[in-house]
Amino acid sequence: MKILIQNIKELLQVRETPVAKVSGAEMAVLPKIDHAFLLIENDRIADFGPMADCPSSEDCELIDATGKTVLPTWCDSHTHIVYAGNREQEFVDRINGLSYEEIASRGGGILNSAKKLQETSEEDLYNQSKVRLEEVMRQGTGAVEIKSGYGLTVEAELKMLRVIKRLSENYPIAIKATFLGAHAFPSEYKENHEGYINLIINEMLPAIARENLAQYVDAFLETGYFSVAETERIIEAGKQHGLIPKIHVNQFTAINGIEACVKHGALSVDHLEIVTDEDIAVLKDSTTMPVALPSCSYFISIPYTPARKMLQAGLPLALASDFNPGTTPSGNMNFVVATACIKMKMTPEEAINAATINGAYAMGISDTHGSITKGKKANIIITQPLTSYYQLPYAFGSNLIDQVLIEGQFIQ
Ligand SMILES: N=CN[C@@H](CCC(=O)O)C(=O)O
Ligand SMILES: [Zn+2]
Repeated sequence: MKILIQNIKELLQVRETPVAKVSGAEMAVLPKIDHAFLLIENDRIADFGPMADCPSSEDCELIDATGKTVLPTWCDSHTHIVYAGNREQEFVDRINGLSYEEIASRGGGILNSAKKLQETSEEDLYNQSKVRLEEVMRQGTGAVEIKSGYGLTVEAELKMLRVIKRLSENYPIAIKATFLGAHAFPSEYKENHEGYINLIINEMLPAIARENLAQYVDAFLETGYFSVAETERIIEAGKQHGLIPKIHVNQFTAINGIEACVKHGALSVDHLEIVTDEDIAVLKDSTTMPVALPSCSYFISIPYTPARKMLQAGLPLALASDFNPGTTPSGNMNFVVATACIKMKMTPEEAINAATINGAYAMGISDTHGSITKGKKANIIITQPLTSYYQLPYAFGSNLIDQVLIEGQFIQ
C-alpha cells in the first residue's frame, strides 16, 4: 500500500540524518522543505523531497496537499489517559478558592481518582479510556506514554496496566506503559510509608514484571508525596525489573529531586514548574530529558516551566499533555504547543521540536518517531490550508488538522 502526498506547501521537521533530540539553540531550527512531496509505503516513510523530484504516482493513493502543511504527529510522552470518572467537583472547589494541595489533604485529588478506579471494572475502564485515546489520535497524537498510578493496590495497578496493554494491542498508535504505583500514599499507609513502599517493591513490581506490563517506572517526587530517599528506593527496585525511570518532580517545590533522578539515569524528569539554577546545572550534560506540561500550569494556575532560561542554558526540552482527571483534563497537544508559545515564550519552531522529536526521546522512541526521516513510522498530520505553520499556535482555539495518519492508517 503506497500513499503519495503531493504539492505540500511546507513539509516540517525533515531530518535526512536522524537525530535523537535537539537542545538549546538547535531547538530554534525546524528544518523544512517548501513545495514538497512525501511517499508512504505501508507503515513507513519511504521518501520525501521537493516536488521537482516527485516520483511517479503509479500504484499510489494520491493526496493533494496544496496550501497545506505536513508535519510528524505529536509524541505525547506524559499522560494518565487511563482513569475512571472525572473530578469536576474539585474543579469547582478550586474556582471557589481551594488549592490543589488543600483538596488533596482533604482526601480528594489522586486518592479520589483511586477510589473511583478501584470500584470500576476492567472492561468499563477500557471503554472509558479508549474514548480519550481516540480523541487524542484525531487531534494529531501519534505516540503516547500512559501511566498507572490511580490504582494504588496490587489488583488495581495491574488492572490499569492491563488496560494500557489492551489499548496498545487494539490501536495503531505506539503506546509506552509506565508504572506509577508511587503516585500517592493510600490513606491506610499515611503513617506507614515503609509498608506501602514494601508493597510496591515486593508485590506490585514483581507482578508487573511477570506480565511484562510496563517499560518505565515513575514516582511523584514532591513535598508531601514521595521523598528523594523513597523515590530512589523505588527507582532502584524498578531497575531490578528492567524498568527505566521517568519521574514527576519539581511541580510545587525544589528538593534536589532532579539531582537524584539524573544520578539514577532517568530518561526524563517531568513537570519542572519550579526550577533552580542547581537543577539546570545538573541537567546540563546529562542524558535526561526535561519535560514541561503547560496545560497543567494553565488548568491549576501554577507557574509555567521556565523554558527560556533552560534553553538559554543549552538544555533540551520536551512538551507533553499530562492528560489526567485532576490537573489536566485535556490531551490536546495542539493546545500544549500553543500554550508553550503564548505563556512560555517558546518560538513555534522550538515548541514543535519539543512536541515531536524531543517528545519521542522522552519516551524512548526517537529512532522510529518524531521526524520526517526515511524508514520512520508514517505518522503524519496534514493541516487545513494555512498561511504558514505559525498559524498552528497562533490560532490556538481552531482545529486546523485536516487528516491524521498513524503508521500509514488514516484516523477518523
Ligand atoms: N502531579 C502528579 N500527578 C498528576 C496529577 C494527579 C492528579 O491530581 O490526579 C500530574 O502529573 O499532574
Ligand atoms: Zn503527570
